[in-house]
Amino acid sequence: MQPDYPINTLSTTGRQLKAIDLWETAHSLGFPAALWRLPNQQDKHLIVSFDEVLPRVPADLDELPAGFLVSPFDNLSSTAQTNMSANATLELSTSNRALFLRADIQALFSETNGVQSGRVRSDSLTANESTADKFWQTLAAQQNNLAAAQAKQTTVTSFSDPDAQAEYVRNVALAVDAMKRGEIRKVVLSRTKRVLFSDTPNAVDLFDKLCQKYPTAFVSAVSIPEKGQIWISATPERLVSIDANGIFRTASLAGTQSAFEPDGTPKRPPEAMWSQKEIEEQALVSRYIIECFKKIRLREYLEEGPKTLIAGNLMHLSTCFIVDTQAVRYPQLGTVMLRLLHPTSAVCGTPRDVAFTFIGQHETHDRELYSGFLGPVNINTNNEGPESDLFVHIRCMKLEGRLATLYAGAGLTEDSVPEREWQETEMKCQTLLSVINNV
Ligand SMILES: C=C(O[C@H]1C=CC=C(C(=O)O)[C@@H]1O)C(=O)O
Repeated sequence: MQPDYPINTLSTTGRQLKAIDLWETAHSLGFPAALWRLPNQQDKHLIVSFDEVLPRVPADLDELPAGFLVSPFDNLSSTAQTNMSANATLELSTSNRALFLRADIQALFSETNGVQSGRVRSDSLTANESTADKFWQTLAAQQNNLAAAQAKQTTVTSFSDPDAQAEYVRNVALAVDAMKRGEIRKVVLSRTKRVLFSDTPNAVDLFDKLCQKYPTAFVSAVSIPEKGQIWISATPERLVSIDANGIFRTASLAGTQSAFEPDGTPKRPPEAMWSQKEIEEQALVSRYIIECFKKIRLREYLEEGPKTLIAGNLMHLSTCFIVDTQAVRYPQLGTVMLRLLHPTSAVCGTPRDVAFTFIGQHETHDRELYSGFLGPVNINTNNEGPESDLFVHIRCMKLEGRLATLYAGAGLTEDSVPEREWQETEMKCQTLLSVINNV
């Protein structure tokens, strides 16, 4: 890895280099890029990969170099052997379905007291140097035009889909029947909503607006040119994190209500009232996580919660699970838990495989990257050691030119009321729609 350069030394126009410059240059060359901001942080990160077709890899945090991982929902690992002690390796079948954006160019944008700064590096060890040269030359040639791309104004129109609500409600009723018959405990059914922009929207602008509006979310924009897609999200749900000190974190998130009273005043989280159905729905996610710990005989975890958590326009119940991987001598815990956890009961259901089949039989859309997982892997921001932060890919949309497809699901139990579950998915769509409608 070359040394870091301050971003202003790379500007050819006197204007400071911005995330949009790197993003648009990557786009024009057909290179994938990922832009993200971690929860409760200011720094924005961007990487560009020089792989026009992304490698499909197993989600192995111990093997992958620095980069950004994006997994589809349909990426199940089956357990070949589960009764292992905490310091033995668990054998899971590996599936090569996650897309990996290697950090050929890596940039960090910070802001302190309104002053923008940052640094950029390109990885000459892994990247083809002539490709890197081409990238910087293209950037220099384009920089003057990029300010114009940033200032684009767009309006949006919703597609009317008159059958969507009836179809969703019917499927929820079928799920409730299956749960009453005892075939499933919980299943998460999702739906889509499509909107059309008057002009191709600026993904970096949308990303910046989401960062501003949702400071506690993991906000990201991922451009995948081979699919002609950009995925944008502001997710509240952490799947697996390993920090520089080897601290592992995961969380169970479920149960949904508006964060506002009907008159528009914000609710106070400690005073939120949760129904029996929502408490059970979230407890099932926690139990699922604990079952995963049991499979590897890990008992030394800290459990905090459930607590009410604000996620933009919504509130959820959340429980955090923390493990010191050095103290328990389990350095591969992140990789092992990632494979065991996905897809959690927050996006699939219980029992997992029965719920997965039910989803495949009843949802008419392909979830693709919605309800998969995504995030930075082995990124060493301040030379403190590599960190990985993977989140469940919810509150997201897929952008294909001017068309945006939003995805939202609701966790169902036998006490679900179909119309209410539909309303819940409408509220979840609002997380992104409220920003889209104001670009
Ligand atoms: C599946 C989604 O949310 C999950 C996370 C939190 C609360 C949920 C719920 O209350 O149903 C879902 O399990 C989604 O936003 O599409």
